[in-house]
Amino acid sequence: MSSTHETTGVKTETTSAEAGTAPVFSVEGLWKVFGPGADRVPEAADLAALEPAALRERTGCTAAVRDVSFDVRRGEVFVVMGLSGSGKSTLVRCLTRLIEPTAGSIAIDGEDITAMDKARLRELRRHRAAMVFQHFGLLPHRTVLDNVAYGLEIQGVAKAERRERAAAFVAKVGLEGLEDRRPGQLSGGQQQRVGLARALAVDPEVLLFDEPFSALDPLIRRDMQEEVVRLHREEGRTMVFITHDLSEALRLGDRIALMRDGRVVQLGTPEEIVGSPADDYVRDFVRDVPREQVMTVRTAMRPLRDGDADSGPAVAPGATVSEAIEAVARSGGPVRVVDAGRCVGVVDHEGLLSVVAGVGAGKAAA
Ligand SMILES: Nc1ncnc2c1ncn2[C@@H]1O[C@H](COP(=O)(O)OP(=O)(O)OP(=O)(O)O)[C@@H](O)[C@H]1O
Repeated sequence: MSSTHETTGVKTETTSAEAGTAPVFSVEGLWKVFGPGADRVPEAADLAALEPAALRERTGCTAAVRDVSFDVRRGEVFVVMGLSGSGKSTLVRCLTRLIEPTAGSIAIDGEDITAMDKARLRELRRHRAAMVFQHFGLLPHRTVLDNVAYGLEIQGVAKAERRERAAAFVAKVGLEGLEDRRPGQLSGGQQQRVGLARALAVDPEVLLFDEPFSALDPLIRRDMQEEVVRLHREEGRTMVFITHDLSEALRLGDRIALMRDGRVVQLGTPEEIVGSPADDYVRDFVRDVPREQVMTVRTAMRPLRDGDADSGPAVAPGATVSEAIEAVARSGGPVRVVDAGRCVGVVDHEGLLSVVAGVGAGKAAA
């Protein structure tokens, strides 16, 4: 455990996206409508406003993605979360036009994706935005090493170089020694690692994950989540991650887009979604989340007052409430909040309890 003068909880600071850089993906007014005469739905205000069941009844169409706008920032893990059928897969497939959007604009690094020709799209999917699927799509007759090298082979990288690069990524995902096995001789978790190594080997600007871990058992799933967090920390690669699992979203996401019936009902950090749900639907969704593990000291702290200690134990603003509870319990009194060597506030029993109880969260920091 840390000494009393050490600042705890700096880890959350390192995963946040770089501020101020241009977004990787920019999505504006995106629609995907399936069914007859789909094109007319986004254009006709009366149809666009219909709820899913009414739209289906009137037109036979399903609006899987309805007027969605967001940016994916460079270096962030952007999670798309929602229940089954909410439109997650359709939305993410539209990003590289694996599914053709019905309306709206999508750009990568400012380049209009809707205007790309076939060759440019192929290049986008191979080099810039690689997808890791739930069913890993491994080639059964190839070895682990050759599966990982496959993406490089498609890119036309020479054999010796691609084997060397593939071996490095096999090691990176913890599969050293298994290079010569075939997918059938691996567990589900190991196969998923091969899929991950294959996507990483082509060094894409963005990794898109479509529910990659939902077929894995809970312990292996947890392992893979940690693997993603580790890779993200090491490489800072931009990731878009689809999941229907709230705890997975909270664990991985820098920001989460929560979808319902094709719309994004809230887009925010895990702390914003849990601490300030946008509506009753979101509130209900996050009701059972252990708040102390998601909310941070930033929400729980109060300003400095006369008489507060100017030395002693400290926590970082990004430390979880759970970490701060431990620090306050150990010290027996309020603990300073220190950011870059400067004391920015204090956390005490009252502020921490308010956040855990879900009353007055945010007020304490005002
Ligand atoms: N090709 C298609 N034709 C018609 N409707 C479709 C098609 N693909 C998806 N849909 C519908 O669009 C909606 C969104 O589907 P989508 O697969 O994007 O949801 P999801 O959130 O990814 O669900 P899941 O978690 O079950 O994969 C659903 O109502 C689905 O039935």
